[in-house]
Amino acid sequence: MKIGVIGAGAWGTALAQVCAAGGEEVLLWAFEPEVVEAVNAAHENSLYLPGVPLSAGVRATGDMGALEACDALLVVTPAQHLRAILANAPAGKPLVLCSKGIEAGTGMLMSEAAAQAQPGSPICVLSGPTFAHEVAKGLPTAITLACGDPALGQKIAARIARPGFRPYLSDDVVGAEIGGAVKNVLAIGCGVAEGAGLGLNARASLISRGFAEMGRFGQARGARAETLAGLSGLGDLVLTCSSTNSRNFSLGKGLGEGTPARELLANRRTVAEGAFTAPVLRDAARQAGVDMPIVEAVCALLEDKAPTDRIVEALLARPLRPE
Ligand SMILES: NC(=O)c1ccc[n+]([C@@H]2O[C@H](COP(=O)([O-])OP(=O)(O)OC[C@H]3O[C@@H](n4cnc5c(N)ncnc54)[C@H](O)[C@@H]3O)[C@@H](O)[C@H]2O)c1
Ligand SMILES: O=P(O)(O)OC[C@H](O)CO
Repeated sequence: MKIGVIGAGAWGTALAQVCAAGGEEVLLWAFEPEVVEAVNAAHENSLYLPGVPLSAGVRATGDMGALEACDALLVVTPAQHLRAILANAPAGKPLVLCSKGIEAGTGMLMSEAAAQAQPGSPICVLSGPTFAHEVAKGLPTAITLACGDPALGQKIAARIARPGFRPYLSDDVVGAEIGGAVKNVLAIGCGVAEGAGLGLNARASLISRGFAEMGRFGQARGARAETLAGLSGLGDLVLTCSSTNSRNFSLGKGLGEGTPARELLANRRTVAEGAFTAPVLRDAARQAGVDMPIVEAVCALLEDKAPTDRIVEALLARPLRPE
């Protein structure tokens, strides 16, 4: 199975490296011509994954038509660009969606946006606790591969599995997507707690009460509870909420230290998906009648509605309730 990867940020490049680890050829489509040039000339993506020598089998292209030669496509664009980029991809190929987010304007999950952009393509979702740099170095990683078609899921799992990269199969596509999208917003909240010096008790409370919010939203959208408790939900939530290696956590830390969101988000090259997903998630939750107070608080911080201490006070002053 020849793999193509659409999107040559840190994660797309790391996944291309995984898929080429056995000496196979992998075609990596990049948005920026300088990334195509760097990968092909120097075997390094110096813009998005510097310091990682890439296998000779990873070849970059800026030509979507070249992906026609691939049997399956990993889609690793920023979530808000997925629909537009996929619309230009070759039709009918199995798509493995690796982006984490909810689409602004439609409130759609990536699988729903992809199904509209490429109506004839079978869809899987690959999501879990996976910092790109660690995966690219071959450090042990487990991940959820969700697919409605078990035979296709098994074929793709067999193709991408490595000794240090272990996919677990699921048929809950929606559940795998919701975990990855919601955890980014909650990670911003945990970063705020870090930046504002609120302590580790606060972080643990945000993780577990945030997980309850993820569960309520997931239930409203048809996700299974055990998927949310797995790698793509709780696993990724714990990872992203614990380290400044996370772009979302780091963004929150900056907010907690008092830097306005517009300053933190201006001119950044890498993507902190939670900043885009937060308002879409809040609106979708309100519409579905799902209570998500931590997500609401993160939105208020991103929108600079009030200083951090006032937002934290309001979160803590909510009526007492059963767990
Ligand atoms: N980095 C990780 O560790 C990691 C792990 C798992 C999932 N993800 C997810 O993968 C997706 C891609 O993240 P990443 O970390 O690879 O990206 P990145 O932050 O490393 O790079 C930014 C990406 O955005 C692209 N881009 C910039 N402007 C664009 C435009 N106008 N149109 C289209 N593309 C544009 C760039 O080409 C590049 O691919 C995100 O949804 C992210 O949540 C990332
Ligand atoms: O750096 P972040 O916050 O986008 O997190 C990267 C991955 O999603 C972790 O699984």
